[in-house]
Amino acid sequence: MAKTGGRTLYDKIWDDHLVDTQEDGTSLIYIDRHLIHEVTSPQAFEGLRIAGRKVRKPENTLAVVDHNVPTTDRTEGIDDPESALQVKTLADNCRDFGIDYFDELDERQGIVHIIGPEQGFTLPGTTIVCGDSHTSTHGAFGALAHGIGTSEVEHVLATQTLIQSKAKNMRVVVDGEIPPGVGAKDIILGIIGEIGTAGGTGHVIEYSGEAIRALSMEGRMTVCNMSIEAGARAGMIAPDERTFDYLKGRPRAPKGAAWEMAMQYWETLYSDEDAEFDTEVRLDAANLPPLVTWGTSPQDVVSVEGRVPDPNDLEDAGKAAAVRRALDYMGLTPGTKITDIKLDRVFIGSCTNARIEDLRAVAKIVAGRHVNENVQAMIVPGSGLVKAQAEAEGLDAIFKAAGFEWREPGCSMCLAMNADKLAPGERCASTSNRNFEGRQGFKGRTHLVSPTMAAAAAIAGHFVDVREMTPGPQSIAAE
Ligand SMILES: CC(C)[C@H](C(=O)O)[C@@H](O)C(=O)O
Ligand code: SF4
Repeated sequence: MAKTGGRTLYDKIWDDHLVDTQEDGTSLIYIDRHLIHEVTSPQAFEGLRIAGRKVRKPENTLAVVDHNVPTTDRTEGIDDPESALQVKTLADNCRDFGIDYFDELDERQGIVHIIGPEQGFTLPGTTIVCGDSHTSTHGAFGALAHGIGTSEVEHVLATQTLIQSKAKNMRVVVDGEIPPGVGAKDIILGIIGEIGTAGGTGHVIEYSGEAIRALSMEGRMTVCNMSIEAGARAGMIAPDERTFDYLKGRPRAPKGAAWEMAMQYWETLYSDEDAEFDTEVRLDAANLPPLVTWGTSPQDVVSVEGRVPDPNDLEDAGKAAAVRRALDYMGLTPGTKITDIKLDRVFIGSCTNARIEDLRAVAKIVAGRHVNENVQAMIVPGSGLVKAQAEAEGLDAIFKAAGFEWREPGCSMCLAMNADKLAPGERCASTSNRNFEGRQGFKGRTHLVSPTMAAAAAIAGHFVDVREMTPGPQSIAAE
């Protein structure tokens, strides 16, 4: 049942896509856009084949390879037989079922959550799903976007609908002016640090407030990306001029009269003044420092000025034991200053932070400087188009001169599903979104940070407060 009073952005998009609701609330919603990648789609296509079904609307699905692909030169093919098979399977499935597919040599290829917005496939007011938890990224455009499982991928392919129950509404208001050296990544880490990884459970989060409005589309994507780490089903931000400017002229965005019609609808996409949220949280961006995770959960955040926590300070025995275990895994001593933590690796990439704005910010810090001799650092652009743009701006030259590896697009070391991995015990400053045990490689140690914090750490060989770091001596070239 549609609400009679004020409605939230989530309520509006939900109502506009509702096909049917049962008495117990189980609903069928229409899905506008479906993204697929090589990891969660093979069994879905297999299911269709077995049942003798077709894809209901192939033009509403877009496929790309990202998780398995190597980030080294791919022009001669993929050496690893397992990756090669996974990639070939997706290519074959897309050919057989008539789905548009960006292969590993296509300039439009990249991480699924980066290419959707880039192509204008991601649009305000749409429902978007993908067999991938970070589908929440697309919510930055005022879309209702969430991850689904492989059997649901099959259901969406076959019917263009999804069975869902409506989630609760949560509003996260981020006010205040974002200080220099602090960015979207710190905002979302700050939120997760505050509400915890279960804080958003059962909810769709809408991010609002002055600081969110001030963010670029790239920054908004960073925030929405990690909604899933906050436990939420999805995260979203009401579209505004910035959203429309970003989308205008993109290959799959509406054109001409269709654009005008779309705009009329998009301008209605905001939470009404009198809309009620089940849960509300506030954060003041003005007081936010650059953040670093010290443990094995995204909620284990601490200011760069802080220290590794001491489990003995905790009264709750269960919590103390969890901290002890995390510190043991991370190889950290309680009380260590964050800026004294030395790094072996730096990874700048992933669907959280591998867009052009991220790379520009990194270039500013590293231009004319050099990666510390004890650190191996890599930069993996989120897509072929991001890579081309960075190269057109000369950023790759800055990175390479500074000693960074400059790779081909893909998920890379965000998760250990391809050749890019941490060795056991290695410590990494990473711009990705998950720091679970083994996430970046068996016994690998991950500290989640913003792109500029990662860049500064690569140069220094340990964490540094990026607010105290001047732009690189050659940063004019990066302007
Ligand atoms: C492989 C895929 C299913 C997975 C996800 O759903 O998120 C991956 O993208 C991740 O980030 O862990
Ligand atoms: S970059 Fe990381 S988080 Fe994003 S889709 Fe790939 S593996 Fe998942």
